[in-house]
Amino acid sequence: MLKLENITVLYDGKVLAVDNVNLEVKQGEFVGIIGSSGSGKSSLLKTINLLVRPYKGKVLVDNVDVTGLSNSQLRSIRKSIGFVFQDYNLIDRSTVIDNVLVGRLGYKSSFKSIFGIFSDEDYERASTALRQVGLSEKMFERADQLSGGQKQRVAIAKTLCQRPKIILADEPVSSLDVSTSQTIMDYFKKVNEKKNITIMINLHDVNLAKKYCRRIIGLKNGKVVYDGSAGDLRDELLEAIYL
Ligand SMILES: Nc1ncnc2c1ncn2[C@@H]1O[C@H](COP(=O)(O)OP(=O)(O)OP(=O)(O)O)[C@@H](O)[C@H]1O
Repeated sequence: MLKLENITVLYDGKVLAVDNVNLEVKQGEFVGIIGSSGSGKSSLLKTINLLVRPYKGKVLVDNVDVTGLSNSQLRSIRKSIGFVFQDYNLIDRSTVIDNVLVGRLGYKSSFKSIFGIFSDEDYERASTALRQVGLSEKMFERADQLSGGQKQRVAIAKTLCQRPKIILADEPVSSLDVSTSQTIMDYFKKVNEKKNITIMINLHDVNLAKKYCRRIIGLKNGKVVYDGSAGDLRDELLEAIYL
């Protein structure tokens, strides 16, 4: 469902963040991306939905090269790709339900999205998504009144509302304590297993990656230096990624 061909990311014409990466990810995979700070994890993830444009290479989503699409065509592809950020990316002063409804905007005409006009079906989907992350009772609270873990669950609900085929998550637990991180990872696991949504997740914490991700990709200086199962990731291979 997802193929990266020779992806290279170059910032300001000189910083080589991703160096000729080739990857294939099948529907329903749970992939963890690990590597030292600056190894290119974030840049790689962001090229998949073109938050960062690759300098070279192709991103194929269901065999369509998204790098060649116009903005309106891209809008339709982006509906199928959810993105979860480290800092939650919520509208603090809005309610939880209004934040989750943002996930429906990709399905609205520009007129309806500007005026925030949502149908009963949109509200139904938003409340279902909140139920899936165990936050129904917080629906009408303001987002800035939630804990970090709850905010990240709202962000996941927002993404689920989009009905994505794939969720990309960029360090989604690095601001959270150990037990809240596990809760969030459990939600990603549930979404992956119950809905067959592909998950690609950048993680600082190798132990979390090994516990949750069936496949691990190790990046070093923008190159893939490991691509295999969590079980095969022995200490000497980890050293090669991090040292
Ligand atoms: N917008 C940018 N402009 C210029 N250089 C950038 C930009 N974003 C990232 N870089 C550089 O690209 C390289 C890869 O950064 P990236 O953020 O992708 O790595 P990372 O593995 O996600 O790091 P971290 O774990 O610290 O978030 C680094 O050298 C970084 O300084």
